[in-house]
Amino acid sequence: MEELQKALNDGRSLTVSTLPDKGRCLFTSRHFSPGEVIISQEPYVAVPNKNSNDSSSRCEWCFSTRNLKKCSACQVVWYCGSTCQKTDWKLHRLECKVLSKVEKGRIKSLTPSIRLMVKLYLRRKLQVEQVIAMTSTDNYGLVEALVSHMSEIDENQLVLYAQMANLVSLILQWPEAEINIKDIAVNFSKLACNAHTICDAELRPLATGLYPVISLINHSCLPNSVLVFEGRLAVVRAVEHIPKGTEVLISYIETAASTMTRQKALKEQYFFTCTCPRCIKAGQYDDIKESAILEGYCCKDNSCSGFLLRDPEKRGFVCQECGLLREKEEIKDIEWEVKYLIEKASMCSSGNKIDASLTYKAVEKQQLELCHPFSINLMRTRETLLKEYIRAYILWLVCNIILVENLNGFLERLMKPSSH
Ligand SMILES: C[S@@+](CC[C@H](N)C(=O)[O-])C[C@H]1O[C@@H](n2cnc3c(N)ncnc32)[C@H](O)[C@@H]1O
Repeated sequence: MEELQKALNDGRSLTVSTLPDKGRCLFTSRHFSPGEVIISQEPYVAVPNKNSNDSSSRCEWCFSTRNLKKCSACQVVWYCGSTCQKTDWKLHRLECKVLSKVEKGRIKSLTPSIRLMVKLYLRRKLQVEQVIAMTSTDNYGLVEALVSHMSEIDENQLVLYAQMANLVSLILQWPEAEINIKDIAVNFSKLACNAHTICDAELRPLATGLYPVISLINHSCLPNSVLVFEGRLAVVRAVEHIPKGTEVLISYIETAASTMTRQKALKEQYFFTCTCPRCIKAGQYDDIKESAILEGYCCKDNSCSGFLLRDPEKRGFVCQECGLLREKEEIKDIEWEVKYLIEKASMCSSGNKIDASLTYKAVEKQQLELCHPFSINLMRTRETLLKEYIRAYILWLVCNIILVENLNGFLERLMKPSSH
């Protein structure tokens, strides 16, 4: 830790400290201007995501979906070209050997979490054997120091981690002296509260990575910094003027949510109760109003922009501006309709794009009747709709270009003087 302290202080003007209620944290040792990079780090390990909405494979190194070729030996990992393959070779050479031995029927169990854990142990091995260089900001000791919250995890989750740890051990086939199930299970628990989702510029999730130095940064719902990704590189930038001697804080969660929603998410995944300046206002008028706008309903009167609070007589919700009541049955009916339409739209998304757009438009219509005009759910629907429209427009544009090119070719042939 001393070496890390020195590296952060010399190179990055940061200090590692420990706070009684938060554990380890990063403090600035100079002023940072808005937009300035505070710290950046390459992942200790990273693995591309695979989820139901995004079934396409990704390059193991840069996470691109283009020009992919499967590793012919392991048949698991993809690369977009020889540059990425070569850069990843030291680690993949070892990974390839273990993945090649996985039975065909078991390949499906190689989820990103399992693969990330396998890579974590393989990279540790390569650093111990000095095949990959070890530095003060890139070593397994930093992974060992991460918080795990093992004592707070419920039994079902522990059983799941134990099963996953067994699978990792089975894949690696290392002697017990080198690896034990309990340590792997603890590492799964560490990944849950320390790993980061690597996103592209449009915040689409691409991969999961472990950045042990970035993981020193604590959370605030009113952060002074933001974590973004430039490819694999995690970059923390100041979002405001940060004076010397201030704790660097990022948000772990979506901040556009009510205090209750934020607190629930933080407790479930990170096991703490946030006491940031936004959270300590819980229960005060401003906080109640903000929550009712972000996640609540709109007034029955279209011309009124008031926010609604629960009626003390439990008949429904009352507008705080004009006093109109919206009965709970009416709200429930629209909520059911919205839920049904969202499920239908997400099913259409992978198939008929026009149906998906039309269904999202119907969701927006219902939400406009139900939600406050600044509601998060309404904004999300509009964002999805916008993406669908842009996709449809690009498709239309490409079709027209092809049409015009064909037409030009046809006209050229028509105008050419005949050789006879
Ligand atoms: C990614 S780690 C951050 C570094 C951590 N403090 C450490 O000692 O390694 C996330 C964990 O830090 C703690 N933490 C982060 N932000 C916090 C906050 N605002 N208040 C209390 N604990 C916090 C929680 O235990 C959380 O699970």
